[in-house]
Amino acid sequence: MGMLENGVWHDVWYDTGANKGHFKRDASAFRNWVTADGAPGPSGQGGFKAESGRYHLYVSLACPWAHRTLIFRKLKKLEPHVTVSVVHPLMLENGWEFKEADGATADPLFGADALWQIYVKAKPDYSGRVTVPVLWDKRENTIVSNESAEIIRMFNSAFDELTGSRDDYYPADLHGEIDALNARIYDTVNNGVYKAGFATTQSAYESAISPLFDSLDWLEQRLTAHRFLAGDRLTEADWRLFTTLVRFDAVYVGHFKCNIRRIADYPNLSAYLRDLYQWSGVADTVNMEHIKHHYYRSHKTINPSGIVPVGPMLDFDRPHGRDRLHEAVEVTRNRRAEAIR
Ligand SMILES: N[C@@H](CCC(=O)N[C@@H](CS)C(=O)NCC(=O)O)C(=O)O
Repeated sequence: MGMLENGVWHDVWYDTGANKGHFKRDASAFRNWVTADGAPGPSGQGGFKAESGRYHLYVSLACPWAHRTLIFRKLKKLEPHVTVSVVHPLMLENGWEFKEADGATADPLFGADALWQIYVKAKPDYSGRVTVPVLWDKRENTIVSNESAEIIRMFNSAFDELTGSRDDYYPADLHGEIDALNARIYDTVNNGVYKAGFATTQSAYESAISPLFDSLDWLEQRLTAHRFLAGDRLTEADWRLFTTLVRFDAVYVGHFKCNIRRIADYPNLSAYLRDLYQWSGVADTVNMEHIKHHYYRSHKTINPSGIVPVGPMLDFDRPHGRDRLHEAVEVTRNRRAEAIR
């Protein structure tokens, strides 16, 4: 693991010493938007029009942030339009690397050995972390965005004319609710597991654990009456939570010490996780080998032996029974309608 300083790669771990043992995630640097007509998006420069074959996505199958973008590429029928390559699951002294081994791919665009070389192509004097996902523009030879939250928003709508997919995971009438869900879930769950796992003092670790489990308890409650987080519609907020939940029992419980409860101990959350996992096409985006090998073998400060645990035995294909909540909503609606008549 390392970072670039003025375009030069250095092998350094996170500097938690500067923050009393707390892990602080840096803001992503490339913040342009692909839009339907190439007009500028909410940040960055314009000129990135949605076109078939123009964009390339660099992902790790281990990474929960990159995983979001793969799910949206699948759900929004973007596979024929946006090409993808997969970095090797081990992230060691050269950071993310390209290798035709263990289910990873070579870099099809430049034959690069490591992802930092792609960052330097976009910005020769780049300083900062070299993260996945990266959305690359093959025409302008630059990085459009390395912020997963924004890449999924682009995928949600910018290419709709090309793909014909009108499924909307960020519908206008739910913006407020989705934004509020995302804010809490990002801070305490998606990033919360990292704050716990990368903490280097007891107090920094403990200060991440309580908000994380408070949020999981709150989510468990919320999923009693509704199939999805924002009610009976599946939204972006669900997919953002999913990529953390699917890694939780296999990695975050042990490796990141998030072990007060497992997702398996929450009846609603675990059934909800299976519901999302079984959603058409989604299981294809989940690679447990890459997930487990990446975390347990890349973070030598946390797991020096690099031994990958054999368990837990997970079965995300078991029936989830969550569709009955839809039926329950329908019954209530019909009853109300009858009462009014
Ligand atoms: N805010 C970014 C975070 C991406 C991120 O941190 N990715 C991790 C992998 S899970 C990474 O590439 N880390 C490398 C590093 O920090 O050096 C996003 O959501 O796109």
